[in-house]
Amino acid sequence: KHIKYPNGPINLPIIGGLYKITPNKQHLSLDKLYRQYGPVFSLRLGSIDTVFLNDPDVIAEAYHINSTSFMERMMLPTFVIVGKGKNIGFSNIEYWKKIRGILNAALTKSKTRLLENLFNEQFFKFDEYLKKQIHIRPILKRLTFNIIFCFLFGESVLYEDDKIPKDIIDFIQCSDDLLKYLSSQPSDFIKCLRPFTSHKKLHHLVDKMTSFVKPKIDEKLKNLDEENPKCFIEYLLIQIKNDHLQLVQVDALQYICIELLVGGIDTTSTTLEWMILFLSNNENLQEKLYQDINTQSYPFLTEKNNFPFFNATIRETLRRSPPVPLGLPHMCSETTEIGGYVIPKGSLIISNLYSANNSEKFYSDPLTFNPLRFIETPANANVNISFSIGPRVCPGKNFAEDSLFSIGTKLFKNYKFSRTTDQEYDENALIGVTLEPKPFLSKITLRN
Ligand code: HEM
Repeated sequence: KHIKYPNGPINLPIIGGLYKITPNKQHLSLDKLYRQYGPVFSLRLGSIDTVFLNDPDVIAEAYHINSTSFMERMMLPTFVIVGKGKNIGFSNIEYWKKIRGILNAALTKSKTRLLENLFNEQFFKFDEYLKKQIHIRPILKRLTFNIIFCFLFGESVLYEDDKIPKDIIDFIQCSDDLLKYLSSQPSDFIKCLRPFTSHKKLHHLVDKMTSFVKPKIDEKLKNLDEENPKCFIEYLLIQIKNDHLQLVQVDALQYICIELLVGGIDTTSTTLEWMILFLSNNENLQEKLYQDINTQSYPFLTEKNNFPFFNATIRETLRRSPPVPLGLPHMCSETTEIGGYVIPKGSLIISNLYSANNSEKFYSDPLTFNPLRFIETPANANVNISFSIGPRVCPGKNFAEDSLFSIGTKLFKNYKFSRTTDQEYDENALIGVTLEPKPFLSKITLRN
């Protein structure tokens, strides 16, 4: 059988096909190429042969059915600086399997009841402060920072500008800067630039962030009571210490803490921000949502399945604006056939989650925000690609979904969000830290 390498635009010397990709709108440039070249196309990013997977079924064929050939992370130079090969997102093979297993075991041991208390406690602190806001982005970031910080270390910080410690403000800023830095490094792809790129700023950011988390981990280690762990870091420390292979060392925890914070803050806060934007543009849907969740008490996590419209609204928000629109880069470790094309060993693989979620092939009228699609056509409910799929699926998926449910139900039960102008808010996204909306002001009215 004759199978061929995927088609794609012409590659130029040195930059390859990078000229086809507009900064801040990478997802739209790639969506255009998807429409031109189909679900599997190729483009050389600088010097690296890259294959883009754009439909949910080809992503599933690679990441799920052929997962052994596609589960490795492409280790770009900046990834090595951030993770030192010791964290989860930027490590491979045996080490990755072990640390991912340790993370999953520790996550399974964190009880839903305790998580619910954590989400509630954080929501009510945030709630006090929200009433005074019209710029919601910074406060949503503080909320999602606090949720993950409290989950990791069992402590949280205050919301008010004059009370929040400077090192926390700095950390949240470093987290933004780090993600922006990682998404804009030509030398990751154009190999001849590498000798001239020291990544001084990135080293500085990583040093600053580790010097924030390391003393906290050391303190947990010093006072560790193995019979009675009180926070996630203590669970992780116990798992690491009791692992007889000793593949993972305690010093890896500082890099893992950073990735859990960085990976969790903006993804979750932009999802809430998008939800506010879409529901401000669609007040009738916001009213329907309110009717769905306006029960006597706040909905509990164990009752999640009783709120189909709310769940559909979260799914639709993540579909329309997946926070990580191009996933994280994988590497093909064994030449494999996907979607009728041959993908050679060593290729960089990008899953274009944005196009997979916004294609007419899979969703009717895909650019319209319509949660009802997941209720009216249940077949759609099976394709949730925003957290990726296969062995590298986001390990924070359940945590993120639970926190979005717990926070979102309270937020929309207590408040009505309206536009401050007659004009609809712009639903087109930019790639900033994540796939984020252009900043907007929100009118927040207390419901009862
Ligand atoms: C709405 C929220 C979130 C979305 C949409 C999201 C999405 C993603 C995506 C698309 C990936 C790439 C998977 C791949 O390589 O194929 C990923 C990886 C990852 N995410 Fe999330 N994420 C979210 C929240 C979180 C949270 C809350 C945490 C941690 C507390 C987290 C931690 C991670 C980590 C550690 C990885 C790397 C996994 C690995 O390489 O094995 N994420 N996420």
